[in-house]
Amino acid sequence: MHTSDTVVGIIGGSGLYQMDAIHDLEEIHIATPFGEPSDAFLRGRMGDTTVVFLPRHGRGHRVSPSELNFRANIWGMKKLGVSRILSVSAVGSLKEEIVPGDFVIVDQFIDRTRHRVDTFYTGGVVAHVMFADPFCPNLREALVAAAGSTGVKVHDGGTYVNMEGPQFSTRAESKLYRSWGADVIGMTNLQEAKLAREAEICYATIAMATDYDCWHEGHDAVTVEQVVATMHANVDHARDVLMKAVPAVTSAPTCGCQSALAHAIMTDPTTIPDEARDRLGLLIDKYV
Ligand SMILES: CSC[C@H]1O[C@H](OP(=O)(O)O)[C@H](O)[C@@H]1O
Ligand SMILES: Nc1ncnc2[nH]cnc12
Repeated sequence: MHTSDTVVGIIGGSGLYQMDAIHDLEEIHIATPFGEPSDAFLRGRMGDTTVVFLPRHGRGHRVSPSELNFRANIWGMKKLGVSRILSVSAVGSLKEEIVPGDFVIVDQFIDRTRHRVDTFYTGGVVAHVMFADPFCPNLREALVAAAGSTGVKVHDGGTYVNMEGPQFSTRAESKLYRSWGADVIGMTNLQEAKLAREAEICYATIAMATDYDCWHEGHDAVTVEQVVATMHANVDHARDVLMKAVPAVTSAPTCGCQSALAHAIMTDPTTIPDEARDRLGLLIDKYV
């Protein structure tokens, strides 16, 4: 049996804390230079592909969006050899035609966060990666195809507003985001995507619409109860999409995500402090 060298990471969001389709599981605790990840990483096999699963908020949903240690989560994935990450997230819909239960394979972001650390490159190393297209085109294509074959309504592209939270939006904010043309709203994906790009890991998301946020006059304002109920009703579809997408993302990448740092580091290598080399070596050693 052919075994792929590509290790695929899966980050599960609200309602997706485990995946029974992953076999031969081992639980791996990783200490990172950036502190504690959300939980132990679960490494196993899906068919002939090695996958590493991490529940974004930890098992038991213990870590709030603003408290997520995105750097530790992405660094841990890199340490385990992950080169492509598929993420699953619950989102509110900002458009009539994105009905709760639909999947959106988002392709853009608007940043409305205020309390987040979103770069690895501080303390003596400066890097500016490209982020005009924040999601990996190869992974997006695989997710659109996989989602299409499950019978769920899938929207190819959409702008994800990343709000701070943990409170949901006010009606005025929700209407403002609609006037900007945004499609969905959530609290977690932007920093993950930025850090994955900085770590040269491909990243894409299955955003599952769970509610109409609070702008829709015909629907009650979003509640956790509503998000959880829609997620539970649809989480098996998300698992199906992942099972179909994982083998499809093991071929050689044609995107530029895995060389994103090649021309991004501004710092003269001779000035990089030893401490920064130790902290960032996993990410920058091949360039400096
Ligand atoms: C439970 S509603 C709000 C919560 O759900 C989303 O989480 P995730 O992206 O991890 O699925 C949203 O971003 C909030 O964190
Ligand atoms: N309406 C909403 N706002 C922010 N995050 C969400 N996650 C699911 N629904 C959401």
